[in-house]
Amino acid sequence: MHAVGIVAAAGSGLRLGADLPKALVPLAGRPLVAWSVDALRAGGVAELVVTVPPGQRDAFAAVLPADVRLLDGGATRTASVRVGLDAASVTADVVLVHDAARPLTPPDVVRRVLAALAAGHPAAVPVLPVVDTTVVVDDAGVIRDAPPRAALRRVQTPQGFDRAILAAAYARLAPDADLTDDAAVVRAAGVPVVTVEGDERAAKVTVPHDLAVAERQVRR
Ligand SMILES: Nc1ccn([C@@H]2O[C@H](COP(=O)(O)OP(=O)(O)OP(=O)(O)O)[C@@H](O)[C@H]2O)c(=O)n1
Ligand SMILES: C[C@](O)(CO)[C@H](O)COP(=O)(O)O
Repeated sequence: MHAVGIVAAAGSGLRLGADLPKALVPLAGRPLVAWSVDALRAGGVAELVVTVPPGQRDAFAAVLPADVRLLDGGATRTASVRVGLDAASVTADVVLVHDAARPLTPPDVVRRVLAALAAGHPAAVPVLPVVDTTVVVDDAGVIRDAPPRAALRRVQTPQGFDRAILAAAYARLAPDADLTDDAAVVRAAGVPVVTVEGDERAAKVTVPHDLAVAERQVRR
C-alpha cells in the first residue's frame, strides 16, 4: 500500500498567540512541524507533503528533511489540505492527513489508521471518548440539549483515506468550503468513516497551556 502524508501546517496560530507561525513554534527546541513529520514517518508514512503559510517555504525548508515537499497552503485548513491533496502522487493508494499542531502523535496511532485502510475501509480516523458531560447552548449560553455522552467521541488526526475517494469528495466541495476536518469532507459525499483508537498524547496544541503540557510530555 503506497501511502502519502499531508501535513497541514499553514495556520497562523491565533489562539496560541506566538510571534511566528504555529507550526514553527519550538517544542523542546524543535518546531512543532518537525515533530509531526517525524510522527508520520515513525508510523510508516515515508512520502510527505507539507502545506505552509504563503511566503514561509524557506523557513520550513530549514527545519524539515530535504525530501519533504513544501507547498503554499490556503486561507483555511480545508483549502490547505486541498492543495496538498492535489499535489499528492496519483499512484498513492491512501493518504493520511495530519495536523502539524499534533506533534507528539504516537506511531501506533498512525499504524492503526493504516491498518484500517489496509483492511479495505475507505476512511478511518482516530478518536477518544468524551469524559465530560457535553451540552449544546444557545446564543445566550443557556443549555438547550445534552446529547448522550456514550456515543460521543473526540476526533484526532492523522485521518486516513483511500486517495481517490478523498480526491472525489474534495472535487464535490464548493471552492470556499470550510469544514473542521477531512472526515466531514468524505461524509458529505456519503462515504462511511470508521474509527480507531486515538491517544491522549496526540493532543492538538491550540492554546499556550497545550504547549506547556506537550513540553512536560517530552520531558517524561
Ligand atoms: N489556513 C490553514 C489553517 C490551519 N491549518 C492547519 O490546520 C491544523 C489545525 O488548525 P489549528 O490548530 O486551528 O491551527 P491554526 O489555524 O494555526 O490556529 P488558530 O485557529 O488558533 O489560528 C494546524 O496544523 C494548522 O497549521 C492550515 O494548514 N491552513
Ligand atoms: C482536524 C481536527 O484536528 C480534528 O479534531 C480539528 O477539527 C481541527 O480544528 P481547528 O479548529 O482547525 O484546530
